[in-house]
Amino acid sequence: MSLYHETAEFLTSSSASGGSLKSRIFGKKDLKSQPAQVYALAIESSKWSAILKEVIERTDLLRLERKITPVLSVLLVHDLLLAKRGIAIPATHGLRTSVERHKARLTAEFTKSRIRRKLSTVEALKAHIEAGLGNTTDSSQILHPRWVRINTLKTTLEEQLESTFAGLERALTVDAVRKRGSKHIFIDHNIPNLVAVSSTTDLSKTEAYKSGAIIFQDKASCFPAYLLDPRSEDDDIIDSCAAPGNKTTHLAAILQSRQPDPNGGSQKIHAFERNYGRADTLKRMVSLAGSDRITTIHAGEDFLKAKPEASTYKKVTSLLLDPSCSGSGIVGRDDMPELHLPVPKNNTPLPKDSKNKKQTKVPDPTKETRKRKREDFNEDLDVMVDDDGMVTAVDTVDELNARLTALSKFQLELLIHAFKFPSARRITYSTCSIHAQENEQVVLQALKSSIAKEQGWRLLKRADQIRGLKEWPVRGDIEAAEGDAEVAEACIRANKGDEHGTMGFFLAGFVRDSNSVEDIGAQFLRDEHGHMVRDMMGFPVRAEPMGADSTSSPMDEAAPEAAVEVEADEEEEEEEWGGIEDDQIPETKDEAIGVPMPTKNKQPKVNAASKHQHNPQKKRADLASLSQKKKKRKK
Ligand SMILES: C[S@@+](CC[C@H](N)C(=O)[O-])C[C@H]1O[C@@H](n2cnc3c(N)ncnc32)[C@H](O)[C@@H]1O
Repeated sequence: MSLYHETAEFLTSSSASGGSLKSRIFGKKDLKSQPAQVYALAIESSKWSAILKEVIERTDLLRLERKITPVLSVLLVHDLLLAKRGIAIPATHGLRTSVERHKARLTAEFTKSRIRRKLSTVEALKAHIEAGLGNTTDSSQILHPRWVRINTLKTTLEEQLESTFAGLERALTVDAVRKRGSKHIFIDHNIPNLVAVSSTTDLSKTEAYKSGAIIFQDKASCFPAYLLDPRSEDDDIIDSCAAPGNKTTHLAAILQSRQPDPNGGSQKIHAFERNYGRADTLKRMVSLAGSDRITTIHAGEDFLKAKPEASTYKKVTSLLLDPSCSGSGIVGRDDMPELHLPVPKNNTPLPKDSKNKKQTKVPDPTKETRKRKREDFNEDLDVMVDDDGMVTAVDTVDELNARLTALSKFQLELLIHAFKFPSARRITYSTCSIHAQENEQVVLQALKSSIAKEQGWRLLKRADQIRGLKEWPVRGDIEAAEGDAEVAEACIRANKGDEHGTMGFFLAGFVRDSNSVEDIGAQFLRDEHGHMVRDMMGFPVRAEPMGADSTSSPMDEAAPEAAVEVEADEEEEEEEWGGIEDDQIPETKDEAIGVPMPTKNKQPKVNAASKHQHNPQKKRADLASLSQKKKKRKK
């Protein structure tokens, strides 16, 4: 019996409570069942869940057998109809008998489901499921894309296109990957090193996924680290609410990509996670992604208790705030299989021939306790599952408002606390909520706070945002921004279910007037990636001050032209040396958004496994050595 209950528990608990489904199952120490058995049951039942939902609903099983929860019904009916040995509990066990007594009707409905799909045999139905076509009767249904971030701490986009994604055809729009069974890959235009494939493409068994070279992360969830735009000349960063760690590791990857020396840089990311269980997940994620060196994990520490004036944080120049929120923008748990749960027909009387007359009264689930376990909720209910996995029944607008008020109070407190860090110059605030109360309203209140005014914090305007996000078309809600068009423009939104294929998300950036702290970074020239332009010696090139007639590097010997000269030189020499990849010498718009520029063969199709395994760290070292070579040659 524990097999079914334990599997149900994993399928119904939040992924935020411990990483991917697989890692949560295999990482659980006190599991009574075999982890492999639990994992297989969870995955297989989920694959079949749309069909099982139909079968269970049509047989009215949940109303007839009240002991069985929706998720348990999917697992038990799966094994009854599809497992070689049937339900894996003793024949006399109550759960087994309550399903088996409906075997004839369940089998008949299962056959009807197959026929509705115009499949002549069970084998044909199995093949249909394996092709990822099972969870719908409508094969044209638009799916949420599977967004995959290429973790540049471990690999490159080019390397992944040639290995993990070899054989997928390059798509020009995200639409192409939203079809079941699509064999396309879309390279994102806004976020570098982000791709999308069909959610029916199983990447979880790939080496790249297992080794942390690719990370499943919704496009919108990649916005904050990219907007924060950490640079090598900046100092430390705080990620205030870090687990499971997607944004922490994204920050680390951006930071590392901007270090001139792959092993250099003393910058740190302070990753706070107040929940110990989630902090463990964060540790695993940070280690898998290869960002341990850069990240200091503050496990079990509340960011609100961190003292801004403490010497540990005196070098903190940027903060990423991604606090707990209502989670109303979440499309589906990213690492979870798609699970369709049957809904009991609450209000229909039992059939006259029912043998279970005592069980006819199904309690109104909305009258049950306010907080319930995930497996208890039913799709007819209004429940709010926040992104920490907490489920709250919200039957009325007042209840929803009360929950949102509590969340927004905490979110504002967090933002105000972040404003107090003495060296901070940049802050991002994000939620995966669609509610203005947690988004634009928090931003407006934060801007009105006395600390924001005293410390000179203002919104990062759209015009000043990094290119991919400046170009992102979905902006804040003008009404929610109290009619202030500039505030609405500065805010970034992503809508669940629109043509961009993202989750619902909100993001705003705050910057502090540079006269309030010394803005060293602003004194230097940058390219369109935000990378500092360096001279031949590797020193940053100073930006030309307004009205000044000359520029100088810290060594007073290289003007911006020198940097241009180096780039031109490197291009000439590329063929001869052959060791630099495009991503080290970004020159074109396409490269800036992570599109590899095939130099010889511009095939849209991604194929041919790489002969040459790229090592981004080696490439950076190679680049440094090339600069040295050039320098010597010039002398
Ligand atoms: C929305 S999740 C963060 C997701 C994460 N940024 C990511 O992208 O993977 C919010 C997390 O912040 C943690 N948290 C909430 N309040 C906190 C606080 N005051 N200090 C530290 N962690 C906090 C929660 O436990 C939860 O794990």
